[in-house]
This record gives sequence, structure tokens and C-alpha cells, in this order.
Amino acid sequence: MDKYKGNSPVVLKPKSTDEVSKIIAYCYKKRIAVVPQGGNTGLVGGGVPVYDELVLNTEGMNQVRDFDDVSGILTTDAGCILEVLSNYLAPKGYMMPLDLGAKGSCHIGGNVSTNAGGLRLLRYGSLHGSVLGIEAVLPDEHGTVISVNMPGGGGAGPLRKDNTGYDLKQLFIGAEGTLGIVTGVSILTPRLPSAVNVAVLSVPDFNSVKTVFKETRAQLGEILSAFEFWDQEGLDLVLDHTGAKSPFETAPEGGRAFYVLIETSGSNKDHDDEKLGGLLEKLLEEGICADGTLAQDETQAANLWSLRESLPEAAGKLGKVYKFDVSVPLSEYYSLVEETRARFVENGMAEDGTIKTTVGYGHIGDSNLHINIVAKEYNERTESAIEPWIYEAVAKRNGSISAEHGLGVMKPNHVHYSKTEPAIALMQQLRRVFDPRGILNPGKYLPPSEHLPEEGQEKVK
Ligand SMILES: O=C(O)CC[C@@H](O)C(=O)O
Ligand SMILES: [Zn+2]
Repeated sequence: MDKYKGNSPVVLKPKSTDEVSKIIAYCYKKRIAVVPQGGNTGLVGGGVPVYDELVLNTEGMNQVRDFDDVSGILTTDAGCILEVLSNYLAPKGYMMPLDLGAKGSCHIGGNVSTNAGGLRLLRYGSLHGSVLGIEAVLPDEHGTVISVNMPGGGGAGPLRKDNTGYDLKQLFIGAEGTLGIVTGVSILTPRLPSAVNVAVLSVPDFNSVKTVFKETRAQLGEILSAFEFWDQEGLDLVLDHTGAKSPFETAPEGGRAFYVLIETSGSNKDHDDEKLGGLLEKLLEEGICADGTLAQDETQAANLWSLRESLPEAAGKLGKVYKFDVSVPLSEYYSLVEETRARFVENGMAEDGTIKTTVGYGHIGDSNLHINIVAKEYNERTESAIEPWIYEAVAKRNGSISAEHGLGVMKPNHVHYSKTEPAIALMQQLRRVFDPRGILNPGKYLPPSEHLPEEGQEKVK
């Protein structure tokens, strides 16, 4: 992602919570702005220095602290890479409760700080449910280390049930490092399924996608672990720009179709295969789905997944990508993509080649839509044709302008499309309580507040 670029004279890579604490205490005293950074895989610029902030990167903090193989609770440093944690857990029969395309480089601390959603939220829920404990360094004169439900941190440890006061750890989840630097997490990990199966279906129109979703939930029940979707433009992009091959023998009628990936995860392979196979047969018989393919082994399953997972990479190969990550009720979901395309036809930007293609895909099982608008270049004219128009279109649908990527540098001035004024004001006050000098990620996340930075002080640049 080359849309957000920054500069910083200093990148620090502390190796311990104590070092983070010392750095933050120093920055507080000297009023130095800090950008917390994990694997730098974010898509809204949250980890990019936009002025000349000091970058505090957590890659040096990469130790697993503890794993309890009875409860499945994993306690780890913030800088552990998601895939490394998955590989650590797999031989023990457990898995991470989240999975995303950037798993090979994103950090668990970044995942928590951005409340990353990913491919299996439908099954395992959001991090607000699976994070049981947080350790963070607060931006105060001591660089205070706060442990909420962490083992050995004082007070109650990581528990599924603890009703003693405000659930402070929740505030750090999705705060994008504006309230403190997350240095450690305790996370509840699910059992690794022994049987995983994948099917990809082609359906003639978007209404059929919804019908398939309804049927899938009814037929598969709790073994459903992912339900993803992409449109014809998405498939074309992947076939043209990656080595992927179409899983279908014939082209869709009229040249257009919608594609759905269904994954099951369970403990009885025969049972799950029968269920998914039965579903596919039923959908084909009833004419709801036009074509379908069921993976016969792990390689085929991986190939089917890559049709979906390589979409962002394929878009990046065609041009400069304006990425929108929104939540929209399913009743209004795909009309947003169609309206976006219609806008580029009306304003001539499709015809003159400014916009190369507009692709709709995403975690439709969670009502999360990704619109990738692939343009010739990043420029003011293109950007102003899209924003804030697209946010207005989301708000009209009572959707959210950020489903899982966060706000970063991209959306602070658009939060009002999804949150009321009193809610924004309260969030700004909260931020000031945690970060009175406004040193953490200034200018990002929320619209500028008159309360920040601390009154009578120089504005932190
Ligand atoms: O690049 C994007 O727009 C989406 C990235 C990611 O959230 C995905 O679901 O593949
Ligand atoms: Zn996504």
C-alpha cells in the first residue's frame, strides 16, 4: 500500500515493556509525538508518521509469555507476528481466533489496536470477545504500565468472566494506539478444527448471494467458518493479474456472475463433507447457484481461497487503489458498488480511463464490504470525486465508514458519518484523559479536538 507515506527521523524498537515505558515517559516530558507501529500492514495510514513523529515499532517484543493448553489462553508480547502465533499453537491443537491476508507480517498488538476483523470473524467473533487481558503503557510522566486481566500483572488475571468495574481493556481494542501503547495481550484461542472444507460457487445475481447465505447458515449451522464474496470484476482482476485459474469450466451466462466462498471447520470430516456437498447439490438443483466446485484436498482448498485472498494484490497490480472498507446492511450491500460505478460513468471518469475498474468483495457474512476503486493515479480530482460522496452513501444506508481497517489518517474527519456529535465529543474527552499532552498519534483517529493538546501548551507537531 503506497498511498500513505511518512517521514521520521527516529525509529525505536524497544525489546521490553520497561523500555517502552522509559521511551514514553521521555516523550511525555519532551512533548514528542509518537506513532506506535506494528507490522506496518494497516490500510488507513494509522502506523505512518505524518509529520515528523518518532516511530515506536514493537517488532523487538516478540516472545510468547505463556500458553495454557487447558483453557486455551495465550499470553504474548505485542510484536509477535500473527502467523508465528498460529504456527506455535497448531501442534498444540489450537489456533488464533483471527486470520487475515497480512498474517505473515502483521503483529498481534497491531491486530488488537486496530480491532482487525479478517476472514473468520463470522465464526470466532471479534477481538472484543476473545481478548481477555491487555498490558499497555500510558502516555504520562512515568510511562505507567497498566495491566488489565493479565497474568502476573496484579488484580484478576485473564478470565472469561470478571465484572469488576469498567472493562478498560476494551478501550484499547481498536484505539489505534491513541490511548496507550499495547505491549502485551492475553487471548482466548479456539481449538484447531481437524476437518476443513471449502467450496466456491457462482451465482447469477446479488439476490442469489443472499439466498445462498441464508441457506448456508440453515444447512451448515455451527460448522460454517467463512462466507466470502466477490464480483465479476474481482474475478477478472485476479485471473488477469495473478497466476490463478478459474475454478469453473464454463463462463457465466451473460459474462457476469457473483462468487461465494464457503468454508466449514469441524471435527468430523465425513459429516462436514456430506453437509457441504449436500448444500451445493441442493443449490444447483434449485437453480439458485449456476456452478460450483468443492475442494478435494488441501491444495485445492488453498487455491480456492487464493481467488479471494489475492484480490487486494491483483488490484494493486492494475493501478493505484482507493480502498474503502465499510459495513452495510445486506439489503443495501451491493447497490453501493453499483452506485459507485454509475457515478464514474456519469462524471466521465470511467470513459476517460481515470478509473480502471471498481471491484466489490468482502466478508459478506459480517456485512463487511470492500470497495477497491482502481485508478490511473492518486490525485486530488479523483479523490474528491469519491470522498466524501462514498461516506454519505454509506451513512444513507445506516452503515459504518470503517468496518475493520480503522480510521488512521484517512478517516478522522469523516467519523461523523457513523457516530453522533455527543459520541465524538465523549471520545475526544476520553482521549484527553488518557493522553493529556496529545503525544500519541496526533492528528489521526478522531477529528481535531479543541481540548487537544493540553491548554496553554505548544501544539505537538
Ligand atoms: O485491500 C482491501 O481493500 C481489503 C484487505 C482485507 O481486509 C481483505 O479482506 O482482503
Ligand atoms: Zn477484509
